[in-house]
Amino acid sequence: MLMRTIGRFFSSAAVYSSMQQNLRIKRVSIEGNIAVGKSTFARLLQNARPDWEVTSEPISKWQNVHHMSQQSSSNLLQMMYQDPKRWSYTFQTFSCMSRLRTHLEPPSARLLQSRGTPVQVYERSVYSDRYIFALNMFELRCINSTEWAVYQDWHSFLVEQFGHQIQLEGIIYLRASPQTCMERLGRRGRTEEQGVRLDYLEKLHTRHENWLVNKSTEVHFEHLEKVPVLVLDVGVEFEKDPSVQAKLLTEVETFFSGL
Ligand SMILES: Nc1ncnc2c1ncn2[C@@H]1O[C@H](COP(=O)(O)OP(=O)(O)OP(=O)(O)O)[C@@H](O)[C@H]1O
Ligand SMILES: Nc1nc(=O)c2ncn([C@H]3C[C@H](O)[C@@H](CO)O3)c2[nH]1
Repeated sequence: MLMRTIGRFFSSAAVYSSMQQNLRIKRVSIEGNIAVGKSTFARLLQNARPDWEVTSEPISKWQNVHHMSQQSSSNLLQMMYQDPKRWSYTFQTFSCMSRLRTHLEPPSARLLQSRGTPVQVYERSVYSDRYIFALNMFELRCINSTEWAVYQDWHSFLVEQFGHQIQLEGIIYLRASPQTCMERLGRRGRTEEQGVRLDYLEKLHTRHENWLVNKSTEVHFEHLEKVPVLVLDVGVEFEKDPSVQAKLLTEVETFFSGL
């Protein structure tokens, strides 16, 4: 009896302490246009702060959707680019679910032992899934009104159900001109993106500006309206320039310390 009571106390103390740690964690997403340099910046951040947890966008899952009970898979990213009217809704359900899974993963032990405030960084979020990509596909008529209503219904439900577990404390918006993104996209040469045109990147750029800078995009979650946004100009080359890297990292550290 005594052992059971002690056991119960310790297990609830462990849960409590883990909850406390979770409450201390700052969750931040890196947002920005296609090929602006999010992964590159995320790597830079992870190298500078190995104690933080930086999670990449789950693109390989989208390129390899496993068919249950068959030894095959589909490249949904390619299907979406090749036939957006047919596949955009399917793509957005899958991308959003995979982002949700990423946001819900428990923090690693390394993160919980972080010096200072533990920071969890995600490349994009369930919010850009909706307010950048899905909305854009709806406006391009690649998602129809019924699909859009269905997407918004389950998206709002999930965000409300998971509450603080998927709330962000900050957003880092990497900004460069659509022309710069187009050049970087071309240089990277990802097969699926070969048909991406400048006007698509221009539309996505405007969506980012409206959501994160002008605040003219209607969002449906109170916490999201108040999230602080750090805008970083990454039009400059930073991959091989340590002084630009140091300046960007200082801006990020200052931003995080104020969250
Ligand atoms: N500041 C920079 N200056 C010059 N080239 C850059 C810069 N940042 C990234 N690049 C290059 O641009 C290309 C795209 O970068 P990256 O893959 O990091 O973009 P991304 O934003 O993560 O793309 P996606 O939207 O597809 O996830 C890469 O070839 C990378 O080496
Ligand atoms: N339609 C659509 N919806 C999304 O939520 C989304 N997220 C990312 N992408 C595309 C951009 C890059 O090509 C590639 C990697 O970022 O995947 C998306 N495309």
